[in-house]
Amino acid sequence: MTTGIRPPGSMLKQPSKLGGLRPPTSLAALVGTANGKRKLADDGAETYNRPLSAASQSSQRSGRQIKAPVSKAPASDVETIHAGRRSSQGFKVMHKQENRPVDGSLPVFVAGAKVGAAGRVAPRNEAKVGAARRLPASRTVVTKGRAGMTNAPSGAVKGSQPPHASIKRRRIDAPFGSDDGINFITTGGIAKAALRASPSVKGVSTIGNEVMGKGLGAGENEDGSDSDSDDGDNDELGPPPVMRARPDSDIKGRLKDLEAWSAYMIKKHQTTRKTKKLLSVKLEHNSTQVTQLEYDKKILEARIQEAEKQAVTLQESHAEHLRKLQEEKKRHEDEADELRRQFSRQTEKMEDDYRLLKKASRELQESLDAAKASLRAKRDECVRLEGTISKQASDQLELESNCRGLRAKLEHLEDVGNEREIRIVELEEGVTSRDHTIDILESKLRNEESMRRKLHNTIQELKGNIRVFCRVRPLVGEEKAASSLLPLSFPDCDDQNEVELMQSSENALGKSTSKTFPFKFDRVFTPESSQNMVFDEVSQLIQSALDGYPVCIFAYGQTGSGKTHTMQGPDSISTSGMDDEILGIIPRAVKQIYENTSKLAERGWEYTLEGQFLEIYNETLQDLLAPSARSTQASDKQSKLEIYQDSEGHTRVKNLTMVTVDSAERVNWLLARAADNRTVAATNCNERSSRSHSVFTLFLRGKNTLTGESSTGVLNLIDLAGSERLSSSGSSGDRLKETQAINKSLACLGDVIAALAKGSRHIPYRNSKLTHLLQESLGAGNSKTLMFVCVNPSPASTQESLCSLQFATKVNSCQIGTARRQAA
Ligand SMILES: Nc1ncnc2c1ncn2[C@@H]1O[C@H](COP(=O)(O)OP(=O)(O)OP(=O)(O)O)[C@@H](O)[C@H]1O
Repeated sequence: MTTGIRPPGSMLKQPSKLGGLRPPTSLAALVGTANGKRKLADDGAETYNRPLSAASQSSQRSGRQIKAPVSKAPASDVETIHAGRRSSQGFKVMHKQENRPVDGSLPVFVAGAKVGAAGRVAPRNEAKVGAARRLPASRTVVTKGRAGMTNAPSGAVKGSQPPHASIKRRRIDAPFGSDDGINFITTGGIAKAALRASPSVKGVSTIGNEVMGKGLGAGENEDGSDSDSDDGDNDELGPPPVMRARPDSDIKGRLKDLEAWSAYMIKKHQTTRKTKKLLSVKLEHNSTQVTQLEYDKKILEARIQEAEKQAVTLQESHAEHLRKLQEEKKRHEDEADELRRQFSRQTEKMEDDYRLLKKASRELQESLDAAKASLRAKRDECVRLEGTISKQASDQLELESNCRGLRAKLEHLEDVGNEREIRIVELEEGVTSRDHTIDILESKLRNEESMRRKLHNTIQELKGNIRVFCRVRPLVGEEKAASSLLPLSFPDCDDQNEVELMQSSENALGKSTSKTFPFKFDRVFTPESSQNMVFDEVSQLIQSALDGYPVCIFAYGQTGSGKTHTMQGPDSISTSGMDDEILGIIPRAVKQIYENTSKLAERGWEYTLEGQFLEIYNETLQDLLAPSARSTQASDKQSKLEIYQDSEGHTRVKNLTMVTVDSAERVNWLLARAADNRTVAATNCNERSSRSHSVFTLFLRGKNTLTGESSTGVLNLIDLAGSERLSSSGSSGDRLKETQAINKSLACLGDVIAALAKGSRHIPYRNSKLTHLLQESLGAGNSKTLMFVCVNPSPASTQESLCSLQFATKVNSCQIGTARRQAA
């Protein structure tokens, strides 16, 4: 009573007001904070005389002050008391948190407790002193669970234990005069009730709305004033002294009254001063609480912001999920459509299948019927076959005996086979030996090929390096009718190398005389001689060109004597589609060369053929293979054609078109182009072909990959211009000029051959373009030359034929030295 605080017993003055021990059904109910959600407990240990935070809240509303005696609890006194049944099972503390001090100076320990359904006790009691580091160094006892546990003061709450309660109790001095010196701070009206049930407990303070608000007992005013306390004060003050009406004379009595009144007022004044002090403390506490609340507010605002952010994130996530859901929905719809379509397709298919199956079933049934019939037939057949089998069994026995015989034969044959295998091995060895022999023979063949070349060349040399063939063409066209008696005759001899020309003339007396001129050449071809026969004699020279010798074949004779026919073939030089029988020397030579190069390839020879074609007209060179003689460019180029000797001493023509001749067809193309170019020239100059020399040159370069030999042969095939005598031609003007040029070049040819025959030191090659060009082919001892002297058999040409034959005889008398093979 000295503290002015109503003794704990006064809080329990109306226990019936609590309405029994109502168990809280939630943590909020149990905690009883200002907002009804948090349970606050002031450790209150350091300065125990300060008001408890929750109690302050409560008292703020109720205007009631909780006055605790000043006491310091030692730090070591902190302990946990498990409330609950005596079996020590209590209520599980679900959460605890450290809170800011509500009174601004003391840390507050907040403990929570949870229970299940009303009246149901959690299986395990647990209490922890959270944030103990912030607890003051005082002895604090935190109790959880039901009040009236073993540590509670004796007699407390026995028989009326609340299902749960949190109680802090402190060992204090005993200003309250408690039995055990422990002051209990309870949360929740239940504890309060429990304590009320234990009248020996003193110094109880209750915290929480439910207790402090709803659980206020009678005499606790809503404005916080404690009518009980006032009553207690009034009890201490006692009733005001009664001022009795006294007579003025009763001075003593009146003085006594005044003294009593004065004592009463003094006492009241002291009480008022104490009340004022408590209010100051409360004010201080409230300001601290406001700070705490602002702090809480900031935290809450931060949480709200965080929550808003989370809300935004959640909205975005929600939108994303919504979009995905829509996509998923669409996909599912599509899938559903597709499934529907598939279903309908499958349904149709199944219907079709069903129809087919039905049909098949019918067919199967029919087949089954047929099979049954067949089976019956087969059964009959089986019966028949069984008879056959029994017969065949006997046959089998016979066959087996035959088989044994055959086996014996087979064994015999195997023996024969083995012998043959041995023979095969022997034969294979023989083949290997023969392969070896073949290699040797091929080597020999190659050697013999070289030998053949030498021998061939020797034969050609023996035949003469310059030879003359005479070819008399048949009468053609009108000649046949006009001529009855031919001036030419061919003596019957085996060598077929003689021809006689009979020239008839009248003497001065008018008497007809005839003179016969016999001529002998290397070979004479009669009008009946075919192109084949001619080429047979020429082909050996073509082989010499392939063997690497310079060969020159030219046709000499008057115009129309058959030079072109001999060299190329019929009038048209184009040989495409031409009968092979009438082909001349040039296409046949090329063909033979290709055939022989193919054969020689087996012996390691590889050949490259290149050709050129030119004409010499009025001592001017013309390229017959130029792209087109019609073009000005071609003409310009032809004007630059010049004969020169290259570094190896070979005679070449500058700017002359050189064409690779890689097939016989290419030669045909080449001859056709030359004919075309020649025809163009003929439009400008009548009978151009007769008035110019055409020279086809084929270069044959060979290399033997096996022996390393190489060769370079040159084949010149020349169709000379007509050799009419100037006197007989009766030419004048351009024609005279042409004739003079032709005669000059032919005369030069004769001079060269004569000089070669004589063995002159100077050979006049450069006297004409023709001899200059053929220098290599007419070289002393380095060429094989063949001249065809072509003769027109008509009597009108007798004189020209005689001149031609006489010229050819001169050539034939020449003996050019031994030809040398050109080896690269
Ligand atoms: N051996 C032959 N058999 C059949 N006809 C031939 C024979 N030789 C030449 N002729 C024919 O004689 C005619 C003249 O022949 P070719 O044109 O070859 O003479 P040429 O000497 O070349 O004349 P040119 O000097 O004018 O060129 C041609 O119609 C040709 O077909």
